[in-house]
Amino acid sequence: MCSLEGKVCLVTGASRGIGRGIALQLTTYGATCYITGRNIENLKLVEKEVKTRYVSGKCIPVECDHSSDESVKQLFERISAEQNGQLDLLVNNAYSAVKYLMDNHDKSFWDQSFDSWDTVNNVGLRNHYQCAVHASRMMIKRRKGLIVNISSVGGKLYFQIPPYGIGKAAKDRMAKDCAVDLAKYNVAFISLWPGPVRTEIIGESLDDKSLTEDRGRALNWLFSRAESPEYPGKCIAYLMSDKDIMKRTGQVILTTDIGLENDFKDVNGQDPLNCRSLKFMLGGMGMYTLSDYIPGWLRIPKGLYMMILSLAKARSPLKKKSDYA
Ligand SMILES: NC(=O)c1ccc[n+]([C@@H]2O[C@H](COP(=O)([O-])OP(=O)(O)OC[C@H]3O[C@@H](n4cnc5c(N)ncnc54)[C@H](O)[C@@H]3O)[C@@H](O)[C@H]2O)c1
Repeated sequence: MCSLEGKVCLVTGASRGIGRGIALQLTTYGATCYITGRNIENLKLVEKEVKTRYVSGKCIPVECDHSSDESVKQLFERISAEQNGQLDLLVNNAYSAVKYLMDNHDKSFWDQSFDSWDTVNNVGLRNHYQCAVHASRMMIKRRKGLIVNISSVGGKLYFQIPPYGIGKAAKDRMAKDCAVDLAKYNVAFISLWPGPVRTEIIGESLDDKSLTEDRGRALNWLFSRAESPEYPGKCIAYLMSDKDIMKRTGQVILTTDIGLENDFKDVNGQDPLNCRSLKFMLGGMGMYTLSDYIPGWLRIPKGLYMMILSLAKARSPLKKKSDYA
């Protein structure tokens, strides 16, 4: 069991989804957690939820639009002033494109507005770099800290639309390269890949009656053994408590691998399906029946998994075969 008592954390984009789940877990482990979003009322609901759980940590809601450089600068100035320069964890999570991706997944990139790049990668990538710069300036002074980018398998594999994968690959590479500069200051930078996570928006999409049969089946399969939004938060709490975290800096880490290493379950008592499992990979390729017969514990070693992803043909589990040449 880890404890985050006395730790100061910042989770961006925490009014719903994975960011909210991470904040709920970090405070459960005792952290003081700054949470951001554009709507202070929604953030206050998260703060209220934390209070009703009677945990030792607390949330501090801060209205911040992560597409505004000035708003982001003020956020870090406030944390620095209130916490005497202490920031132990930054989670780069704010993301403004989930709905856009759901609505435009079936269009080729040239048929979408050029703005799609900014919709996906302004808050979802540029802002991550900007927050990393601000956080690093605080962390290197104290010679400790952890920065986590919330990324996904989309960093290696075609998923949704090209700007999505480009953004995720860049977030993975950001962790790898920034980790080099940060290493001598004992500050770690990691790219975390949750598996499918059943957030509020995903829940609504699964209920969408206009989904084609193929896409509905693919989505329902993907999210049938999904993580809860709090599971990535548990993983980050364990990463924070890892005394050897600098050995992992710069790496891509799968949430379910941290669960396996530390032998913990999701908040609903279940084990989410590991993306390295044969079961997951077959299902992801649309081989649902075969996947049903394979036990979930049969997993491919991580190195081989990454190699397979790099070599895999550009096929998204959410697109139809006829979408390709
Ligand atoms: N949901 C999944 O299955 C899944 C799986 C793997 C990785 N991810 C990644 O996790 C991250 C979060 O995804 P999610 O599913 O929780 O998304 P979400 O849309 O549910 O939540 C995104 C959060 O960012 C906030 N936000 C958006 N624009 C903002 C802005 N301009 N300023 C401040 N806050 C802003 C939203 O208010 C919300 O709190 C994304 O990078 C996503 O790709 C998601």
